[in-house]
Amino acid sequence: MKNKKIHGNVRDAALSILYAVENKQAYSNLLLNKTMDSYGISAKNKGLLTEITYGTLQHQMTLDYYLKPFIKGKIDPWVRTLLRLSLYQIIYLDRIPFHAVINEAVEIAKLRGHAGIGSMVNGILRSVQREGVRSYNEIADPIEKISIETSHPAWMIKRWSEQFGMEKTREMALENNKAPLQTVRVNMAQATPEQVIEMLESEGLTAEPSKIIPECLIVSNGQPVRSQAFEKGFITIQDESSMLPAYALQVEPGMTVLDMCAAPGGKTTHIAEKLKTSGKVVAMDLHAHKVKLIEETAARLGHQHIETIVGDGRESTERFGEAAFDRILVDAPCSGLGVIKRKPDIKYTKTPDDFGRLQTIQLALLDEAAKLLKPGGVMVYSTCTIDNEENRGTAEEFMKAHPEMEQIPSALPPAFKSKGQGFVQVFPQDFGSDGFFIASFRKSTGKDNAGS
Ligand SMILES: C[S@@+](CC[C@H](N)C(=O)[O-])C[C@H]1O[C@@H](n2cnc3c(N)ncnc32)[C@H](O)[C@@H]1O
Repeated sequence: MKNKKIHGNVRDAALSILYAVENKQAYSNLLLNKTMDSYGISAKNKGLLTEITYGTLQHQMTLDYYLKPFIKGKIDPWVRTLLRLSLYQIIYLDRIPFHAVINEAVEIAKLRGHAGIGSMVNGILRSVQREGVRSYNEIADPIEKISIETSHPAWMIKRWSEQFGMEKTREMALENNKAPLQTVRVNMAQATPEQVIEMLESEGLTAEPSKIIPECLIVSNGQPVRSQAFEKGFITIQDESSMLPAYALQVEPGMTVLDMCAAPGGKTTHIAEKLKTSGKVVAMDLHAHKVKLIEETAARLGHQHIETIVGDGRESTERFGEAAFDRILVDAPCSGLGVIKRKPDIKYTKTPDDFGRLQTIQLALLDEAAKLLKPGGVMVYSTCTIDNEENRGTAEEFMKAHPEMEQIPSALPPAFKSKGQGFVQVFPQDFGSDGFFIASFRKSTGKDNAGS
């Protein structure tokens, strides 16, 4: 692909993002804003660029299935990407006329390649226009069919259907292709949800209270990150599921809390809000540049009770000594299959080998946390993934190795309580929030069985 970008052009900008993502040069969510600036995309077209980029990624395998009968021989990967994003607009965005999509694609193909590629793109898209695309209902194998229908790799659909059943898997995969909800957490130390709703609405945004978490608002019609409420430290952008661990920890003022995998600090700052005016949360992360993000957010929100540390959670007893914390959160690095809605690239980059590797890291972090926890203290293990080996499997392995740790029901807001007392697995289709897992444990005081 020639390095000839078309300034201000939404489709060319989408092509350059998708091409970089495919070549593993960057993640789509990080690249999108950068590309909007470097291409000078107008405010009015930013939404369209986001829609085409994410939509094409979300439906990539379905689009390839549709395109396959029309592509004869080998084509350059960037031309395939251009065809995908063109077909995405034709199939999923009914407001863009066929001929406009084809004309744009041909112009880009000529400029980025040459006239021959332009006429090939023209030929393929015109054939699609004439003949229509085949249906995935033709696929006999049920796993393969859901895989193509929802554009998730077959191994992932197979794995989920073995763990959760076919129906739940299809529901989840369809949900993953929807736009994520925008939610914010109100900094209750600074404002009430009602005050924040008023502030956001005065700037033209729409906000409504969540039905599950009192400090959570669901926002639409704008970007809360650009609002006055954000600038003044009254809100944090956070998914609703990610607000659960601070509840499960049962934090009380005056406690000393360790957030072992803390960056960028969404849960650290929530814990700090629950500490109110006394106590401390130690926010640790392996990467210095990420710890900076925690510090920036803590400063914006005006939190005084956060201490940040760059370090490896797996080696932290030496630093703090045993039994140093009342509460510990291990919001572990994970495979992220619960956040596919926000990061569709995850579908194509993860492999089945990732789960075992991540379990090893997670167990090492949990082992260390068990040493650091005071007797009677509570620790929470959470991930934003959907996989039984990684979530439940890790929690069970941990319990086997730690008879001093008792699994306890997670202390979640009432709407969650009805969902059972054991491990908590939130599916993306449950509340429209991220897929998430929580397990809570209490450390024995050594006196628990006294007298028996
Ligand atoms: C799921 S993210 C944490 C999100 C964070 N709790 C929040 O709510 O904003 C996992 C974090 O673990 C960090 N991490 C990975 N390995 C680690 C280790 N051995 N010790 C400490 N942090 C680690 C990563 O850098 C990453 O920031």
